[in-house]
Amino acid sequence: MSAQILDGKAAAAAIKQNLTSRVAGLAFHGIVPGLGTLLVGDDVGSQKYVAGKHRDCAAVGIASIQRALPATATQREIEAVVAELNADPSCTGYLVQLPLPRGIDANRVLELIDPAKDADGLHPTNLGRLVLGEEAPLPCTPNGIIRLLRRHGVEIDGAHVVVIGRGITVGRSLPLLLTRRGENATVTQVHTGTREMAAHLRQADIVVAAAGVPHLVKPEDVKPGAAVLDVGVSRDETGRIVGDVHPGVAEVAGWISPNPGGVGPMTRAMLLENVVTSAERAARA
Ligand SMILES: Nc1nc(=O)c2c([nH]1)NC[C@@H]1CN(c3ccc(C(=O)N[C@@H](CCC(=O)O)C(=O)O)cc3)C=[N+]21
Repeated sequence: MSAQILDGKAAAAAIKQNLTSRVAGLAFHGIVPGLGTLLVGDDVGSQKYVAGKHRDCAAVGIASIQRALPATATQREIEAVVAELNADPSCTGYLVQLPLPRGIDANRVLELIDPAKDADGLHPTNLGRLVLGEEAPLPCTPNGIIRLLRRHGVEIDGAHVVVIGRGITVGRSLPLLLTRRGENATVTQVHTGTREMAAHLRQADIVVAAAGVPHLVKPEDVKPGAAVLDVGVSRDETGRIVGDVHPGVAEVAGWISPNPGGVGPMTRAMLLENVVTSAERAARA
C-alpha cells in the first residue's frame, strides 16, 4: 500500500487558471495587478525563488516589479525601496524576500510594508487581524496547505493536526488558520523543545512538517492512513531538496505531499492570489 499524492503542482495550475480569468476581469476595469519583489544579496536559492514568482506572474497576466540590492545594502537603503514600493501605484502587492543579510533588522523592514500591499500576509497588522478573525491577506504556505488538503478531500474538521516547527511563516501561523470555525481542527504544535515528539506524531490524523530538519518524520512515527505534508527545504551536497519527511513514510501514510511538487507550488499560487485579491479590493474602494 502506498500513499495518495497531494499534487501541489496540479492544484497550483488549477488555481492559476482561475486567477487568469480574475485578472482578465480586472483588465476590463483598466486595472493590472502588479507584484513587487525586493531581493537583497546574492543567495542563489533566493534568486531562483524570486525568478519563479515572476514567471508565475507572467503566466497569469500580473505585472512584475523587480527590485534588487547588493548584500552590502544598509537598513536605510532597504527601507527606502520599501517606501518606494508603498508609493508605487503600479505595485498592488509585494514581498521582501527572506532571509535578509546578517545585521539587517528584518522585523523593522516588514513593519514598514503597507499592510494593504502585504503579499505574504506576514505584516504584524495582518497577523493580528488573523488572530482577531478579521479579513486579511493570509500567510501563503499555511493557506496553500489547507487548499491542498481540501482539494484532495482530506477531512480537516475534527482532525487532530500536529504542526512541527515554530517559524513565523508556517509553524506559528498555520495553527491560527486550522482552528478557525471553518476548518475546526484540533492542533498540537511541537518543536525542538517538545519531549516525546514521536508520541505526539503517532496521534496525528494530519502531520505538517515545517522544522527544516532532513527526514525528521520517520515511518514508525506516523499513524497508518494519516496525511503528511512536507514543508522542509534543506539541500544535500548536490543541491537537491531534502524534505523533513523520510521517504519510507509514503508506505504508511494515506496521503503525502511530494517535495518538490507539493507545498512549494501552492505557496506561490497563494502569493498570486493575495496580489489579485488586494487589487480587486482596491478596485472596489
Ligand atoms: N518573503 C518571503 N516569502 C516567501 O514566501 C518565502 C521567502 N520570503 N523566503 C524563502 C521561502 C521559500 N519559499 C518557497 C516558495 C516556493 C517554492 C517552490 O515552488 N519550490 C518548488 C521547487 C523549487 C526547486 O526545485 O528549487 C517545489 O516545491 O516544487 C519553494 C520555496 C518561499 N519563501
